Amino acid sequence: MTASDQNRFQVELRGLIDLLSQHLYSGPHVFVRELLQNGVDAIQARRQIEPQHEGLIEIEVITSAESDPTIIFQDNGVGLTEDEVHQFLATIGQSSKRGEMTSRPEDFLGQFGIGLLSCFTVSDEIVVLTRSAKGDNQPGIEWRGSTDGTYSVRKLTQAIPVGTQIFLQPSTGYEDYFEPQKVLKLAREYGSLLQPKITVTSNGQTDVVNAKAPWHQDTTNPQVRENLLAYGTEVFERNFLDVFPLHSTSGGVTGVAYVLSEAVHAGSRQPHRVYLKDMLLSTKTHEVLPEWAFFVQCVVNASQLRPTASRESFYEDTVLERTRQELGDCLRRYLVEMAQTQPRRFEQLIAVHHLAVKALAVDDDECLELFADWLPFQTSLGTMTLAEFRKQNSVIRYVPSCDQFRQIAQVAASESLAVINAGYVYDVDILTRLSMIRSDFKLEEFDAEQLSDRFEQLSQSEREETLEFERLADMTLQRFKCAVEIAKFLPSDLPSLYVTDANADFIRSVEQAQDVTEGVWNDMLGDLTRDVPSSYARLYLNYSNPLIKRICQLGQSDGQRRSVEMVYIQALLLGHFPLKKSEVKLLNEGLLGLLDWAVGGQDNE
Ligand SMILES: Nc1ncnc2c1ncn2[C@@H]1O[C@H](COP(=O)(O)OP(=O)(O)OP(=O)(O)O)[C@@H](O)[C@H]1O
Repeated sequence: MTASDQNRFQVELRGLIDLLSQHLYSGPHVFVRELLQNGVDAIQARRQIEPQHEGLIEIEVITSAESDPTIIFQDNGVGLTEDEVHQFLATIGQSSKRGEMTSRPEDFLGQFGIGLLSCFTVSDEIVVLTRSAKGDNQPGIEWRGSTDGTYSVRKLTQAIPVGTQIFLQPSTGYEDYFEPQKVLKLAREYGSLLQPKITVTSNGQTDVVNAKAPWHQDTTNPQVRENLLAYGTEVFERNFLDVFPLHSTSGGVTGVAYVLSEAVHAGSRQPHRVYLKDMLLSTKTHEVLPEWAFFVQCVVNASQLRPTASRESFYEDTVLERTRQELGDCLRRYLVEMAQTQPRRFEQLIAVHHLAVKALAVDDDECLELFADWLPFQTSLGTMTLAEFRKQNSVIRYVPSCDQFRQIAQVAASESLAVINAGYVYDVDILTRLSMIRSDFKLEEFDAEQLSDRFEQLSQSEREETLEFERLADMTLQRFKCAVEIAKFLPSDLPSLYVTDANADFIRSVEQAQDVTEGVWNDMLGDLTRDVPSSYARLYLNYSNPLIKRICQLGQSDGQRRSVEMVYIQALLLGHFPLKKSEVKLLNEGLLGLLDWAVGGQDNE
């Protein structure tokens, strides 16, 4: 390749600005953040030369009826020499804050060398007046950059203070961003925790932007706690149960976590308010806490995490991963300490956030040991904690799905049999893990068939009365692979109990899928069940139920057969079993038959 083959890339500035404003940044308002950040970095750079230097950022909004408003961002930072103006302001992607330019890049917020371009999202021209603090008698320099991709530089004849002033006027349609109140609001949003003094002046009024970070205080002090809770309500617009401090060495994070006052879905992720080196990074970050921490929202400041180029979230690296773990440990310590020292409070917290506590305990044996007795479970005898359940039962019986629980709950309750519904998220895992780590924890999956052992036997005469009916019912449901048995059980208002096992269940769901597939797919589904042992579900008809008794007394008839079919369909519906095509047909016929019977079986015409 010859030297003449080498060409320089050209940058189409307009396209780049569109890319930044529409795809990288969340909106044009971020120009305030980028200018604040440049001011803070410039002050930081000057303090490297003059450690005692007192930083100041002054934002002025000049409005008048005759002309466009102007924003002036002025800092007393390090400023720029003429060479630096060419090098850093006029070269996209060039930054004085990266490793090759400074020995302490970690001192600065910026790093990518694109932030200033965000001003072009609200303004067609950026005017910079700057004077460097490096060396005596540096002249003032003016730099004018335009969205058409051109810029000019000139030496100023008049004296200006050391530091930088940036002048912006709105491009058409962006006048809103130059309203004094809006500028003040944005400056407060992004910059209230920054160290240098920041003021916003307009129409003769000057407001100070800075505020004290609320978490650098003792959260055990009741008044501080009250103030912190009020701060949480203000920034997140919701109430909280509690607040506690967060800290992590990796990432250099400090802050506070707020415990939500209402339960949320497992796996939902709360938006957190996150600052990076005291500058607001995002109000919607999810990634700083572990997944199981969905019961808290936090406000934190990080000093050593890396921002993404949009400066609106953190770069996913090992430091962030360790930070997440450490902050998770803080949450964990908070829960453990409360469980050990304030059991009443912990009980109240668990009442709302048992799902989150289960999510933590499921992968953490120590927490599981400690929290297990407090954890609530739905059981056939009502919701109770594991401790209550164990007090009354030496064996922990459970069913692994809500559907199974729905089938057996009523009958089990009538028999005073306690069975846990472990169909909710984490429950099976928690119970199984407990049975592994606690030798006195006897866990048993409850088989609905066991209920039949508790049914009252029919008397000899009842046996005789029901024999024919049982045979007919059994034959009627044979085509649905369901055997029928007549028994007496409680509650008596329950006509039937449908019991199935894993094999029967599997065959049933395959047959249901076959209903909606054809040809080769249908055959493939059929193959799935080839090696599964054929298994029958069982429908127990309750002879203590008046309706079943009356059906039995109908004597062998079409009505009796239809009734059995309808009782079967009702049992499936109650158990939330999706109906197969043939069962839907049965349901339709049954309903139509019922209507026909209701209107007297006559033709209306
Ligand atoms: N107020 C200022 N005072 C002194 N130098 C400045 C000022 N604003 C910008 N600069 C110079 O211009 C360079 C480019 O600024 P720009 O905001 O585009 O990127 P950055 O701050 O370096 O990085 P980032 O894109 O991450 O914000 C800076 O690195 C700095 O050298």
